[in-house]
Amino acid sequence: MSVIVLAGTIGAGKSSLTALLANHLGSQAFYESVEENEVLPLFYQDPEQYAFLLQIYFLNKRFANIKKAMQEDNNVLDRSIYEDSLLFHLNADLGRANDIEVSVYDELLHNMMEELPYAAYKKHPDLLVHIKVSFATMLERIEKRGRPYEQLEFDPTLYNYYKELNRRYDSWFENYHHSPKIQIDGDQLNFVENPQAAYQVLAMVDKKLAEIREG
Ligand SMILES: Nc1ncnc2c1ncn2[C@@H]1O[C@H](COP(=O)(O)OP(=O)(O)O)[C@@H](O)[C@H]1O
Ligand SMILES: Nc1nc2c(ncn2[C@H]2C[C@H](O)[C@@H](COP(=O)(O)O)O2)c(=O)[nH]1
Repeated sequence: MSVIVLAGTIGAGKSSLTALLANHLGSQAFYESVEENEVLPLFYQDPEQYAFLLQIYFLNKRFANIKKAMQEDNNVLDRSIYEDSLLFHLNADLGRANDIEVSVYDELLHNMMEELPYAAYKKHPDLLVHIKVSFATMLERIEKRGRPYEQLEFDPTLYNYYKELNRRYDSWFENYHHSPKIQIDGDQLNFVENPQAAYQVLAMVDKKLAEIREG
């Protein structure tokens, strides 16, 4: 049973590549809970008040998705559970969660990971595909997608939040060792509008999956 997970900062192209990859592999795509997420707009309005609640919301949804995705081969998950932790710790460092909330979250995450139904032989994805984008591309894509509460006009302090998040992703990816991993250059490869770029990205993933299967 193989599970592939997409990673990358906000607007990197995870949802777009999740769709492309699941279609290519003939498997199911599992998306983040965004449109129906009633906490997300509240978080962007008042991060101090809602950072912890949003984190618990995402943890719950992410865990449910992981359990479903693990039931069939080659399913694709839009963002890893490890990145939620990265996002939460950034928010905590910005004073939006206190030490008790951080330790409750960290322990809950650990306990939930232990309880994954297939945890006896597999606790982690089979492949992590990280889409790396520059800060400029990140801002462009967030604007292009146009979720109102994510726009810099909505809250100019988001500029520094996004900049720091994008910076932290580099060391996060370097230090990620839970599974095999590959990195896609999301600045150069326009896999959304350019079929050749899409073909190139899918070929990279196929090659890595074949290597993993050969052991
Ligand atoms: N490689 C790419 N080249 C050009 N546009 C892209 C690329 N990846 C994503 N986009 C566009 O950027 C926006 C954000 O993409 P999305 O897949 O929603 O990102 P994420 O799920 O990582 O937040 C969308 O408008 C999408 O069409
Ligand atoms: N504070 C947190 N925000 C999170 C987390 N997971 C996702 N998100 C936010 C970031 C975006 O505004 C939105 C969807 O993310 P995309 O990268 O798919 O655009 O949700 C989290 O764990 N904590």
